[in-house]
Formats: sequence, structure tokens, C-alpha cells
Amino acid sequence: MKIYEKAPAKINLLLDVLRKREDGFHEVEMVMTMVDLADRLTMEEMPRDSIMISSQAGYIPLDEKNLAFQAAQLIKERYDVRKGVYIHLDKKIPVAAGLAGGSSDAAATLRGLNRLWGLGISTEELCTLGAELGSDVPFCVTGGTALATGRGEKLERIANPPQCWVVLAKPPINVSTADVYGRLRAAELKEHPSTAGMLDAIERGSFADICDRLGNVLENVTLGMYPEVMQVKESMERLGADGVLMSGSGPTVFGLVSKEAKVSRIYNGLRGFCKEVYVVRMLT
Ligand SMILES: C[C@@](CO)(OP(=O)(O)O)[C@H](O)COP(=O)(O)OP(=O)(O)OC[C@H]1O[C@@H](n2ccc(N)nc2=O)[C@H](O)[C@@H]1O
Ligand SMILES: Nc1ncnc2c1ncn2[C@@H]1O[C@H](COP(=O)(O)OP(=O)(O)O)[C@@H](O)[C@H]1O
Repeated sequence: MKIYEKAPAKINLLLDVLRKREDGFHEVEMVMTMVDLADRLTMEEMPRDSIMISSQAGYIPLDEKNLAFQAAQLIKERYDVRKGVYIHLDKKIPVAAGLAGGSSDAAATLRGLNRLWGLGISTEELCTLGAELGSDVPFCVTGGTALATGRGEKLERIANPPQCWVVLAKPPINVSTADVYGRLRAAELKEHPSTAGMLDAIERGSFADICDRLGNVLENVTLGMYPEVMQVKESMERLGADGVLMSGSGPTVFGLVSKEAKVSRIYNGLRGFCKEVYVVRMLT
């Protein structure tokens, strides 16, 4: 049997850090949603009891460092599955971009193997397993739009924002999430975005207020390390995106755009100096 799973990218409409915890992680408040830029996974049973990964992308690990491999290994161990699987990753999400490509592949693997092997694991249990693989994995298991707290693994489902275009621009640098969090001085943060304000804007379905309330405390850290991210942000604003923010630890910058007529102008303007630009829809 062969099964397919889509692994969409996420964006953070809001990312606030409350404090650094004793375990080294940061206590966060994030408002996250999915966009329709997705990796495609194919999972097929193998006669041998082992895990094999392949991908058309030459720049990701295909061994136990791959998050899809780790997800398969975890589910096999925890549910005592003595079967093998071959997973092909058709990568479309840029890597180390702040779009949770690896986390979404891990989540899709958990969902897919649950189906392939008929394990009957609940979504809640899949999220608990996912949290062992990374802070963003539980959200990627459920998708939709959510308020994520704790280190990102505690989820509260909220309404989807109004439909809009999302322009994603990734400058040609790879950012390490651990590095960005490592440079953040959480106790010295003077300004915090308003989580309550963002939740209220989404609840009311006000696109303009969502754009006004976008905020990410990791943005200044990444901008300090890579000034080219600022250039992308400023260009996106100048070209007329309604709301602009860096996603996660970056370096991808997203622009929310309500009117289709504006989208091609923004895309063409950015393509002048940034190779990786995508126009997608919010997944609602
Ligand atoms: C920043 C965010 C925002 O959505 O996304 P990305 O930029 O990676 O897409 C996430 O919090 C990333 O989640 P994820 O990529 O799963 O991170 P993890 O593997 O759990 O952690 C990587 C490293 O980031 C730091 N980390 C992560 C999450 C958190 N709440 N506090 C942290 O300090 C830790 O140093 C950890 O070792
Ligand atoms: N399936 C995967 N897809 C992408 N990257 C992966 C995968 N498995 C492991 N990685 C590694 O995870 C790191 C972070 O990748 P990714 O999840 O794309 O970034 P981000 O968390 O910034 O969105 C990269 O260094 C990459 O080599």
C-alpha cells in the first residue's frame, strides 16, 4: 500500500517570548497558521524492517537526522511496529527558513504512518509524540490556526483569519533557530506584541487589524545578524503589502495582501533581487 500526505508550511502571525526557562527553552505565545506551500510525502511499506528516506532535494539529510526519519523511528518504537517504510519527500518548502518545513514533514509522517499501519492513534497522542521531535511539530500535526504556548506545544484552536494572499520571500541565507533564540535577551525585551490584540482581530475577522497587530520578538535578533532580511522587509512594505513580518526565527519574510491586483507587482518587485519568492494562499 502507498499513501500520500501533504505537509504545509506555517507562518507566525505573532511570536512573543515571555521568559527563558530553566530547561533552556523559551516560554512563548505564538499565533500560527498554515499556508498552501507544501511538501508532499509518499509512504510505502517495505518488506524489510527498516526506514528509508529519499528526496529530490539535495540539501537535506536523508539519515536519522531527517525529522521524517525520526518521526518514523519514534512511532515504530512506541507502538512496537515491526515493519519497514520507504518515505519519499518531495520538498517544496525552503529549508531552515522559519516555515517549519522539517517539523511539518515529521507531523505528516506521524499522521501518515498512523494510517498506513492502522494504529488508531488519536490526534492528541500524535501531538504528544510530535512534541518529542520539536516544539513546532504538534501544531503541524493539527494544522489550522492556533494559539501556541509553553515552548510551542500547548495548542488552543482558534478561528482562521480571513482569506488573503501571502507573499513569501526567503533571502539566500539559512538561519538556525537555536542560534536566534540563543542570542535573544528575553529579560531585556522592552516591547511585546499584543497576543490578546491579535486574537481579538482574528475573532472579529478584521484583516486590517490583523495586519496592524503582526509582531515577532525574534525579528530584531535575526535582522541584527542578517541586514538583508531588513531589505526584503522594507521592499515588501514599499511595494504595498498590507502587513509584513518575518516568520519564526526567519529569514523568510511574509506579506499579507488582500487584493489580487497588488500581488503581481509585489512578486515582480521582489524577484528583482530575491530568488526565492512564492505567492500562496492562507490555508483556511
Ligand atoms: C521559532 C519557531 C517559531 O514557530 O519556528 P522556526 O523559526 O524554527 O520555524 C519555533 O519556536 C521553533 O520550533 P522548532 O523548530 O520545532 O524548534 P525545536 O527543534 O524545538 O528547538 C530548536 C532550538 O530552539 C530553541 N527554542 C525552541 C523553541 C522554544 N520555545 N524555545 C527555544 O529556546 C532551543 O534552543 C532549541 O534547542
Ligand atoms: N525533512 C526535513 N526537511 C527540511 N529540513 C530538515 C528535515 N529534516 C531535518 N532537517 C534539518 O532541520 C533544520 C531546520 O529545517 P526546517 O524545518 O526547514 O527549518 P525551520 O525550523 O527554520 O522552518 C535544517 O538544518 C535541516 O537540515
